[in-house]
Amino acid sequence: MNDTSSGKGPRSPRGPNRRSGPNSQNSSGERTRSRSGKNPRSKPQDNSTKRTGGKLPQNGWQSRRAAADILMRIVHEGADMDEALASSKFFDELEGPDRGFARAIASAALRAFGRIDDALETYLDRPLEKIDPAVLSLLRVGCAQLWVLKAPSYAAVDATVEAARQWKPASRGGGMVNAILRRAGREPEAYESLPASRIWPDWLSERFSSALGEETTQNIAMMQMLEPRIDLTVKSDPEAWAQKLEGTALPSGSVRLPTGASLTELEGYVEGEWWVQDVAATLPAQLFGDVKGLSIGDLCAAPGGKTMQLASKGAKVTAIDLSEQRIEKVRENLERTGLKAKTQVTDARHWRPAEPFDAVLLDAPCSALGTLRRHPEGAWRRNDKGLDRYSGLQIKLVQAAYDMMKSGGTMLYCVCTPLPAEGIEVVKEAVDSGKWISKPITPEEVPGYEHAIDDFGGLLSLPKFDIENPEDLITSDVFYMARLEKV
Ligand SMILES: C[S@@+](CC[C@H](N)C(=O)[O-])C[C@H]1O[C@@H](n2cnc3c(N)ncnc32)[C@H](O)[C@@H]1O
Repeated sequence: MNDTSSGKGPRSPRGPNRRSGPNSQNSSGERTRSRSGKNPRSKPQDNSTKRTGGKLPQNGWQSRRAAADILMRIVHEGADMDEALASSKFFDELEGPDRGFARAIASAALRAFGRIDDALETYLDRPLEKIDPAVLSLLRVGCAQLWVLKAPSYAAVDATVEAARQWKPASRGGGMVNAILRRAGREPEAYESLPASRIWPDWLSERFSSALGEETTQNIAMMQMLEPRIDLTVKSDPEAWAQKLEGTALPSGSVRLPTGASLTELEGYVEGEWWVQDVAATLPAQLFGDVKGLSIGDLCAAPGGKTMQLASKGAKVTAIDLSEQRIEKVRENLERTGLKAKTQVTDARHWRPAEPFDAVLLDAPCSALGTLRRHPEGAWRRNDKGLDRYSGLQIKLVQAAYDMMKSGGTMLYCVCTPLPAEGIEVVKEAVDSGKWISKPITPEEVPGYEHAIDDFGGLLSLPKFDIENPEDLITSDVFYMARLEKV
């Protein structure tokens, strides 16, 4: 479940929620972090160039203005992406690929937000908050094109400068946008020399690195900067569907779509032959093995991706969720796909089935830090303390799962966050209680994620970054999962 506990969008540049920061001073007046030169923690180049380089549409200034407007609504007005898209008249005026392009630019700017701002500051003689919001927004979308999407400099700069000239609130800043973006194109080191983790507020990168180590932190940040792909789970025959939809069949059976696909127009949507589900999110249900005829409680089920996976493999699923509104989504999804499952709106901590389940899938509510690449503004809306409230709830839900199932039954525990406090530590506590034993995940069960299995037999779905061809990376949301057996 997404946590957006602390309110509005990424603060405008130097808000209190931002960095303690690169440019801030400690009590003795020293800079707390150096911004110049190569940072020893920085990873080698990320591979975003290879994903999008040279393939961006050569659209005009209108899509840049729309991207800046969308970004401004998110950053300065606290809108989320959907609200910003719906309220931007400049976005509304765009058609076809221009709409996708404007959205992609705004999204890239948000995915690398803190790192772009830190690099931008090195070009400026005043703090970012002293710049007009519309001008600043254009600078951010200009830099996102150059540095994140690796757009050719001539296209990105000219069209963004033109957007400044055409957009009244930014028109006085045209000269500045021109000068800064030309410099950004010439001197990308200002961005590239910063560690990938500067995309986040300081407290968050510190939280990641103290829990996961520096290398894993940088890897997660690098993955956030890549444009998330759309994966489908198909009822059957992924190879055939990959061919039909001109996508790629991933080793674990998902179909990865080419970017820009319009989902509802694709073959098989109306017939309910597939649903959208990130590849990592498909692994927990697969780890039950053969589920035909088993009764399975899906404890935090909405919108129902895992329910549908289990139902399509012949399990008798009860989909349980606290939220009536969200369980309605499960029903809609079941209806479209023609799959069957019982639905139950209730608090899984207290509800118990009439007959114990053979197995339980617990996709517990969590800090959702593993899906930030899809909602990058969330990093700037959370706070450090807000993250600590989940493990207590997760432990209670594990206890509830125990009470709902037969001895010898399997529970799959998963969360979409890499934080050990919500993952492996919850699972270790369950095993230490003597009520569960671990059933380690084996490499054969998780093609593409063999490297991601930990010593305890759980799995953290991070890609392997040190492979020779980064195009082979299976990027995905970051899920932790473990399999336990009720004693
Ligand atoms: C991460 S989402 C689940 C995603 C889902 N399993 C899927 O694959 O589509 C977490 C869900 O947990 C539900 N939830 C939170 N607390 C709950 C509780 N105490 N009992 C039941 N559901 C709960 C939320 O309403 C939310 O829909």
